[in-house]
Amino acid sequence: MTISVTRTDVPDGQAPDGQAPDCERRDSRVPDGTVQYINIGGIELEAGGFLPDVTLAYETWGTLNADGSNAILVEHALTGSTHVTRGDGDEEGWWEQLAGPGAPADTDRFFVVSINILGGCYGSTGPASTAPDGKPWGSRFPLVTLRDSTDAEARLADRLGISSWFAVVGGSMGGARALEWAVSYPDRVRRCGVISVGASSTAEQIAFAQAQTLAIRQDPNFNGGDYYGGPLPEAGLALARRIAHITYRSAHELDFRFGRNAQDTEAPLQADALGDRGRYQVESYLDHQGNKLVQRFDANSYIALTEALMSHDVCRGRGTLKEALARTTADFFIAAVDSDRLYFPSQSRELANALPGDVDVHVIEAPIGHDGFLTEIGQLSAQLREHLLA
Ligand SMILES: CC(=O)SCCNC(=O)CCNC(=O)[C@H](O)C(C)(C)COP(=O)(O)OP(=O)(O)OC[C@H]1O[C@@H](n2cnc3c(N)ncnc32)[C@H](O)[C@@H]1OP(=O)(O)O
Ligand SMILES: N[C@@H](CCO)C(=O)O
Repeated sequence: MTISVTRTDVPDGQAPDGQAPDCERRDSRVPDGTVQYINIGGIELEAGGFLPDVTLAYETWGTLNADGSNAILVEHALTGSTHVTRGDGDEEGWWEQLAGPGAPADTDRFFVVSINILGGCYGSTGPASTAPDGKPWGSRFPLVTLRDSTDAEARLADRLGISSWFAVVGGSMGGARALEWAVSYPDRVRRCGVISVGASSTAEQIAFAQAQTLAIRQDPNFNGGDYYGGPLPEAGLALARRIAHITYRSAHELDFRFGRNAQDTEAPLQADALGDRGRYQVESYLDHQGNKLVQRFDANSYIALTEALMSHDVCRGRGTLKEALARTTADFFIAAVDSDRLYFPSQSRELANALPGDVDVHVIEAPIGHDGFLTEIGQLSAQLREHLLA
């Protein structure tokens, strides 16, 4: 799926394809896995400022029951979209085996919802969206925190008729959003799945994130964030993705997969007359990852969401971790990838230990690192089926 960076240019409160944006309940005629849009009004932001006429994009699968009690919210990670799984015959989603008939999030039983995060570029209001003056928000897009996102999502839930989620679940930034939901809205989350993320972003996670945002900001095409209609800061975004992707994979995997091998016939140790040299395989791999993201993601959104993730701290304004988590009433499922070097399993254990009750950390065994929460979906599905969605 290729996403244009101008895709979020949704006229305020209107769906780009003419669908009614403010339906009160899911229209049963809308096929599963179709992007829908809802205008939730303006939002006062945690860090100050006001975002008017916010649109949230979402997809649903299954049917909401009469009392609205069978809904599961699946929260996507940093560059994810609403497309968790395929709908009626369309393309694969990013957690394909998680939801569907007979899947852990069984759509014969549950109503599954996925919402594009505030600030994103998969249909929700973000930096590429049109501001009230008719121009893209660009550099004027305010800092949105994960709490702002969950507040916005709570309004969407109201509009869909969901007063309390059967479960909220996500990995990485999706897990941070799920946790924030359980802490901000304890009476609206009955079960909570927090995968591959801790209770707050650590100094190291913030440091990796800063390097990524600076890579974009220092691209000559960035223009302070007002690049729409001109050349895009693709080199900066691709560099940001390279930095991020290294943190998403383990040293062991990179070494095992690529070693010191040359890419195809390219010879890294030989320069030609122009001084160019060939690439190591791992360089080519990172070039590919960077260039691929550029085809589907907006650089300003990347900064907005990275900074939202930097803001992740369930303790902010709520005392100690134990005090903050004492507000929750949900049953928790916590999981971590054993080889994750970005969100260490120890951070998941710290979270589990601070939660009320006796909470285990489920281990996802994967040699590749953080991205294991996306690639080891079979393993994760079995754990979710048994421990969160039974
Ligand atoms: C389209 C959407 O809607 S995306 C939105 C939802 N997506 C998400 O939420 C998650 C984003 N996705 C990801 O982070 C990743 O795709 C993951 C983690 C799921 C992929 O993990 P893996 O399956 O392990 O893929 P891996 O890291 O091995 O990358 C494979 C790619 O590298 C390429 N590659 C491998 N070796 C090399 C090399 N030496 N040189 C160049 N490219 C290489 C492969 O050809 C493949 O390319 P493709 O993805 O274009 O087919
Ligand atoms: N690779 C994933 C994981 C980030 O945590 C993404 O791009 O969203």
